[in-house]
Amino acid sequence: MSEPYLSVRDLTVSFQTSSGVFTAVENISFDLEKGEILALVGESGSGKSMTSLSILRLLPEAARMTGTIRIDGQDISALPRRAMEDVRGAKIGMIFQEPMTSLNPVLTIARQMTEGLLRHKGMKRHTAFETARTCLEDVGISESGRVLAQYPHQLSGGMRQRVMIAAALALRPGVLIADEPTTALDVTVQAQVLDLLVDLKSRYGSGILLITHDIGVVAETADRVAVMRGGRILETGTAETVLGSPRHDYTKALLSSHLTVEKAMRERYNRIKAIAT
Ligand SMILES: Nc1ncnc2c1ncn2[C@@H]1O[C@H](COP(=O)(O)OP(=O)(O)OP(=O)(O)O)[C@@H](O)[C@H]1O
Repeated sequence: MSEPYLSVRDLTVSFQTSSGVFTAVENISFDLEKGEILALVGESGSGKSMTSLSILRLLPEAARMTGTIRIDGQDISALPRRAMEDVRGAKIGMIFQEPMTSLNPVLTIARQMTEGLLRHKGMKRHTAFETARTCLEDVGISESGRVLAQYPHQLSGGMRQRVMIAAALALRPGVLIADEPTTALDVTVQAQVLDLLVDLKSRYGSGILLITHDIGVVAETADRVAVMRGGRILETGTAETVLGSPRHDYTKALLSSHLTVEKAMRERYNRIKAIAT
């Protein structure tokens, strides 16, 4: 059997604090295949972001990481900084809660979207520009020409989020890490962005690691779920199994605190059924 696109084995992240060693992530393992959404769900402080930062090799200086992370057959756990810069962007894309943290305020959208294409894909400027335009259209931005000429602050929050997704996907990464991608958006835009992620997963074939505290978001999007608490993975399985018959009390509590999960699941399976028939 071929190896999964992303494989995380025995990942542990710890910090030396004044009161001793604090373990933020404890011995977790999971796989992500291309074309699937794996949701890491858990409350604040459960270790979700430290897990994604480990995969990106962007942990804070003070953190100590052990374990193995393999992407596309390559062990990246100890890659030198320069080599890792090539893996980031080309093989792992990332989108964050607040697009302004990853969009450069003084560059036009065209400049920031073409930069990665010029650097990682070796495209000519004109081809990179046309690719950026197509990607913007793929994320539902019809006035791509106008948006390419604009600066991030000239766009609405929802538009910025779409631009960030387009910029990440333009490089066709095997894995897209989406850390609370919709938390800062209002409910309507949130639903649109989630639908977009599900659609893009199929169209671009990237695997998506979705980091969220919101079990409703999981129900809307995930193929598989890993529930995190206190740095550990409590349970993992298909979305249907984990959300439909949770084994752990903590998962049950997460579910019961979210009244719309059942509705979201129902709507989602109705949509899948509608597509299948
Ligand atoms: N530099 C640091 N030094 C010590 N502890 C840290 C440091 N950075 C993070 N932590 C701790 O690591 C733990 C896991 O944090 P992490 O950000 O991964 O949680 P999270 O599940 O992503 O939560 P949130 O949704 O709030 O971001 C937390 O208890 C946090 O306080």
